[in-house]
Amino acid sequence: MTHPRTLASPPPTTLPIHILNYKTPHLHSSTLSPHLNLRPPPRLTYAPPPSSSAASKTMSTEAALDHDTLLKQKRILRTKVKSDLKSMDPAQRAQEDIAIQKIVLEAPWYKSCKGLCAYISCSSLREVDTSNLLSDVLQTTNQDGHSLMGRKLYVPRVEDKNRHMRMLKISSVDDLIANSMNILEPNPVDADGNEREDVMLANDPVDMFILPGLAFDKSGRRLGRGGGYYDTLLMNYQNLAKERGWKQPLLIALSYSVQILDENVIPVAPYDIPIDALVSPSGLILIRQTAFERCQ
Ligand SMILES: Nc1nc2c(c(=O)[nH]1)N(C=O)[C@@H](CNc1ccc(C(=O)N[C@@H](CCC(=O)O)C(=O)O)cc1)CN2
Ligand SMILES: Nc1ncnc2c1ncn2[C@@H]1O[C@H](COP(=O)(O)OP(=O)(O)OP(=O)(O)O)[C@@H](O)[C@H]1O
Repeated sequence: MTHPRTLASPPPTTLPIHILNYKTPHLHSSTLSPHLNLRPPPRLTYAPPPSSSAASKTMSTEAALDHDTLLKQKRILRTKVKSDLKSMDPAQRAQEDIAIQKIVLEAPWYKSCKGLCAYISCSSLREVDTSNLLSDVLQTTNQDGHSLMGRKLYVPRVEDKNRHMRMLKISSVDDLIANSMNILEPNPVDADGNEREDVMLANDPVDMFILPGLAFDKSGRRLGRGGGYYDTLLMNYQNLAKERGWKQPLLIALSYSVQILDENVIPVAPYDIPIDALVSPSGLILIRQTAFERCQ
């Protein structure tokens, strides 16, 4: 079911929800995209490496070559999507930023959420803007001046280049400072010298992750920026939730229209964590069962 509408029109108040059949992501892509000058990736047969640096030492030569091929395919696709994002009309981008955030802000699954992890968008990376969402989560009083129950917000902090990222709790955008990549991040300690809460050490679960990415498809595939930070953190958080008997967090990505690619174009490895739903300027796209159950 699709609900086409022009981007010039304001986002609808009744949000369109695209219902799709969830398909288990495959380990390889076998179709040629008409849009991309990419060769179909070969069948990949490797197991996930225990760590990227250890990959070539622990995998067979054939598996290591397959893994290298997959990483190369991802790099080619990233270059293509970055170029498409660069060519995007700024007015269109601004409109899509507003539409995407409005969809989230008005959604019951967002309004009822008590804790979430979200990215701090970086305009030079041409990521979907999250500033309105962050202001909303961090606001402590409503329009009538009544105090609101604080929702816990955790944001990323890269700890090292070995896929180690933490999600730390912030209570204000003033808690953020630009890192070497020019992305705003929290310091590990707050202004009072107290350690910020790490989502992995919190007593309560988060309801959702709002995810960035370079490209997505409607079967749940997500192409990140190549650091392996999110796949690693999501895997660890999913394991933690399982151990504690918590509901798994909803994994929701935000995407400009040009970032949604045909199915099977995005190469995926066994360690790539699929998303549950996708918010594009034209609506919420439900992908996995958990999103059908919690977002309708
Ligand atoms: N806003 C935001 N914060 C985030 C992420 C993200 O994707 N977006 N991350 C998600 O992991 C982590 C940081 N990872 C990053 C990985 C690469 C680049 C980056 O600037 N990449 C350049 C290419 C650099 C190169 O090829 O040498 C680029 O994408 O153009 C930035 C952040 C944590 N914080
Ligand atoms: N769970 C994991 N276990 C082992 N290695 C991993 C894992 N996740 C990612 N990696 C490694 O991290 C590197 C980057 O992976 P990849 O290109 O898939 O990142 P990405 O999905 O774009 O990044 P992100 O997860 O931050 O969005 C690769 O060398 C990959 O093998």
